[in-house]
Amino acid sequence: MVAERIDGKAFAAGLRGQVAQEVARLKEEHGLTPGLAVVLVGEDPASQVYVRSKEKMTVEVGMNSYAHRLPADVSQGELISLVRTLNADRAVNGILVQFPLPKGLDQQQVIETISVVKDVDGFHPQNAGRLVAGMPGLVPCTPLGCMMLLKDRLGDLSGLNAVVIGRSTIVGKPMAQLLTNASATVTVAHSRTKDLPEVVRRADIVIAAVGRPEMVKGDWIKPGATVIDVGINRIDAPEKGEGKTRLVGDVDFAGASQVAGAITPVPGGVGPMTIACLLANTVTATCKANGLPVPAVLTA
Ligand SMILES: NC(=O)C1=CN([C@@H]2O[C@H](COP(=O)(O)OP(=O)(O)OC[C@H]3O[C@@H](n4cnc5c(N)ncnc54)[C@H](OP(=O)(O)O)[C@@H]3O)[C@@H](O)[C@H]2O)C=CC1
Ligand SMILES: Nc1nc(=O)c2c([nH]1)NC[C@@H]1CN(c3ccc(C(=O)N[C@@H](CCC(=O)O)C(=O)O)cc3)C=[N+]21
Repeated sequence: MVAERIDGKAFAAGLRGQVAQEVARLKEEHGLTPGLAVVLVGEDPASQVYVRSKEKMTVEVGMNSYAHRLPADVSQGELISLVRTLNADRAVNGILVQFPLPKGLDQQQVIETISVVKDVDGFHPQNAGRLVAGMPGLVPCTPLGCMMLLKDRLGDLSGLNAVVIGRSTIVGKPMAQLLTNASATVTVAHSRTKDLPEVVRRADIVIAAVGRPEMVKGDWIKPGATVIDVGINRIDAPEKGEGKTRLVGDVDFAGASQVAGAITPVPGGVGPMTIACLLANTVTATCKANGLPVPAVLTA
């Protein structure tokens, strides 16, 4: 069997189109233009690329983008005070502080300072709690994007066996929660899991969010399973020339493609969905802030 390639890049472009329609509607009917503030601390090259890409797409869908670049040696106090200023700014509906922060800065305090209703990353403990409690809130972008891809392919997920590899607060745990809320039977695996290949073999849905290049092998995959590869790993690619690198996921794509029913590639899979969902969450936050219903196409 050769797996269907799930085209996250194309799906994300479609979602951005729907976001653009909602933005146009908010403008026409309510005179509102959603605004997203992105804060980048320091000069990590990968983060700079992501942040530029976010800003460009924010403007493309018709929203306002507010960029704040701070030096790596900014104090915790100055960073927190910028977040408070953005919390109070009526033009700002969503706030994203790019992670990881340079050493010495407290990420958790930043997360807890961001206003719950502007927390478009969905990292605030109150949004995490809302997800667990089944209450409406802002859902982390990467798991939200994975969920949209899964529902598009599989429809109803109830009763399916799902394995989430990874238990981070930003990907693994919220992913497992969304799958549980959709009535899948969910196993969360991590670095202490015994016999991971055997656990993965039971899964109709595999979500790999580990950060280890091509760790999940083809012979771990149940024939016909749907595989969502969240991993973004830059590895050396001497075949492309000296000093060159390439991106790979947490799944051995070539091997898994022989067995799976469908699989997301890296790049072009989950990554573009994360950014599209960030824009969707900014529209969601704008609707909520103004007492308007949240369009169903922006949720999972
Ligand atoms: N596509 C996108 O938009 C995004 C991609 N990413 C990528 O997703 C990946 C995961 O990110 P993130 O969740 O932040 O990573 P973390 O490092 O926070 O979490 C990694 C998880 O993987 C588990 N793990 C580590 N080694 C193993 C192993 N050998 N077997 C089983 N489990 C293991 C860890 O277990 P334990 O808890 O026991 O330590 C941990 O729970 C990274 O590649 C990251 O770059 C992240 C965010 C967005
Ligand atoms: N506060 C915060 N929120 C985040 O959501 C957040 C963050 N910090 N820090 C870093 C991670 C990572 N992340 C990605 C987003 C898009 C791609 C993406 O678009 N990837 C492209 C490839 C990009 C390339 O070529 O380098 C793809 O997979 O096709 C990847 C990774 C968001 N993150």
